[in-house]
Amino acid sequence: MTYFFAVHVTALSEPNLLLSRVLSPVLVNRRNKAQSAIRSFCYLSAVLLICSMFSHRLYAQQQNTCFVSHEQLDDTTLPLTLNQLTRLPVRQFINHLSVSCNVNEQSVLVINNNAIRHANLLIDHQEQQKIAANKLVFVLPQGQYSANLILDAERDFSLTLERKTLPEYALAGQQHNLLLGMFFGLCITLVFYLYVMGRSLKDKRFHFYCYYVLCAGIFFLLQEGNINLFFDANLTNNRGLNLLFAGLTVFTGTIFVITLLGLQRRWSRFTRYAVMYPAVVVLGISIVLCFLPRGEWFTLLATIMARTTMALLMCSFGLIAYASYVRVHTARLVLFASLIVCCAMAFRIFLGDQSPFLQRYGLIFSFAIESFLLAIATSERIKRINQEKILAQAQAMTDPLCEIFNRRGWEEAAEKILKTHNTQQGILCLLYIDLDCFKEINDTYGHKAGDEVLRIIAKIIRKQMRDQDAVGRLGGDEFVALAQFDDALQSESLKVRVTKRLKNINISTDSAQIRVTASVGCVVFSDNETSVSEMLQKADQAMYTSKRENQDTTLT
Ligand SMILES: Nc1nc2c(ncn2[C@@H]2O[C@H](COP(=O)(O)OP(=O)(O)OP(=O)(O)O)[C@@H](O)[C@H]2O)c(=O)[nH]1
Repeated sequence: MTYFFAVHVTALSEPNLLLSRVLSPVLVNRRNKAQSAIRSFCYLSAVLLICSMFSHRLYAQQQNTCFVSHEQLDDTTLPLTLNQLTRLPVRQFINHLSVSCNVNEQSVLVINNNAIRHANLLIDHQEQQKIAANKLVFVLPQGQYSANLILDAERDFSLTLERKTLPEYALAGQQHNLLLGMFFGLCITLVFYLYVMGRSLKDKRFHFYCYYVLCAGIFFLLQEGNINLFFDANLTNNRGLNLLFAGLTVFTGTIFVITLLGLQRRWSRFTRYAVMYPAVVVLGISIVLCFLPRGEWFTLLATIMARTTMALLMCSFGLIAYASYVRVHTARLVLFASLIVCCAMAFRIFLGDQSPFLQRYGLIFSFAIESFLLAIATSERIKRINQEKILAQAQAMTDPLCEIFNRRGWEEAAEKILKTHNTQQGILCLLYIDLDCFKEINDTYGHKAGDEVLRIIAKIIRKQMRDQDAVGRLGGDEFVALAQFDDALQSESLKVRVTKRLKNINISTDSAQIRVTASVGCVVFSDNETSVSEMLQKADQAMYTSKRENQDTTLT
């Protein structure tokens, strides 16, 4: 046909040129008109010639194509155009598709769906070998032939077929493996890094993160079929195994988010019934499906699992959104990370045809970004929680009035000093300070003034000691201070200094000038001591002796 078209155009253009030559001397006055007409004819001929060549190419392309049709379903003959997705409805169980090709080069047929249990391609009753790849891939030879594609489908669905040339298929395969290699590399790095951090910080949130990313990574590995390159495809294409890791991903992801944001403590009922229990149900079903043979029960349970997962995801999403609304720390980052994955899922379902690349890799990329953001959220949250813990511990060991150690805090600090003393030797100096007649101060000037006195006395004692010494208030008007020295002279000088400083002090409060005196008991320990409480007892006795001396002096 193309030939006929080309010859016709040439035949049309040549007589016109001839005619122009013959008539030109006779029709001189019409020369210009004729010339322009001839020129137009020439242009037209050239255009038609180009068109004929183009139509020849189009025709050749039509020749170089394959068609697929479903033998059991009418009106399903569809072209298998190179690099274009062809969707064909298939029924549950065995489907016979006929593929007719007239192609001038080898190509591959990629079957892009994992709901196929088995597939065979027969050309002239000879079974074609599958290519070891992450999908079902058959080589379509060069030439004109008809082939039978036999598919065993798990359920009714729309099958996606794609025909590619061998070089294109090889390039796409390498790109795919490189991208997924990068993805798995990122997952493994994050898992190892956070696991090590979790071990050193002894925090289970890091471990839950690792389980989640690990399960999701294995799930994607099975889904994408890269594992088929190393293991038997029948083993790794196992749908039960896929579903088991899907269930594990949902379960570990849910537990991770709940623990990270502390949702079970804030909204315990809703978290338990709407999120935690459904996650356990999903995990349970996935374990059952891993061992259940294919059939009606399998399909029913898989549907229940899918619906429960959907409901669970919606509830979790709502909970995270509410947590970020009430400003739970890092909830916004978790929400943003989840939103990215949700967008990728929506894109895959509704707009997948817009960009085959994003349809293919969007979910994987979004999960990579999500795991990175969640790693940041986890470390940020743990940093905040540790800071709060340190603050709470400090508060539990501090006397709120005097801002020095309380009894518990002082005993802990004293134990540490005692331990150092027992290993390094030296002198321990323990001061036991009790205010004289403090009850009278309270009674005379009021509790507020009494508080002020206690605060100032604590400041004075703290000032006389070094940073490494333990200063505390045991309760009421009793203070203690423990210091470690190299020799006895230093401890003696401390005792003298403190006793002198706490004798007849004039304290000005908001309401009055108060005269305060304290009795100081000092004990020095040079040998190894067994306990802080024994040391305290001795210091207490020394303080009483000092108090009695003070009282006697006052009386005389
Ligand atoms: N303002 C104030 N008073 C306190 C506080 N804790 C205890 N007290 C009072 O301190 C007083 C201590 O009384 P005592 O143990 O008899 O001591 P004292 O009056 O100094 O008698 P001596 O120790 O024998 O000299 C009691 O009246 C307590 O109510 C406090 O935090 N603030």
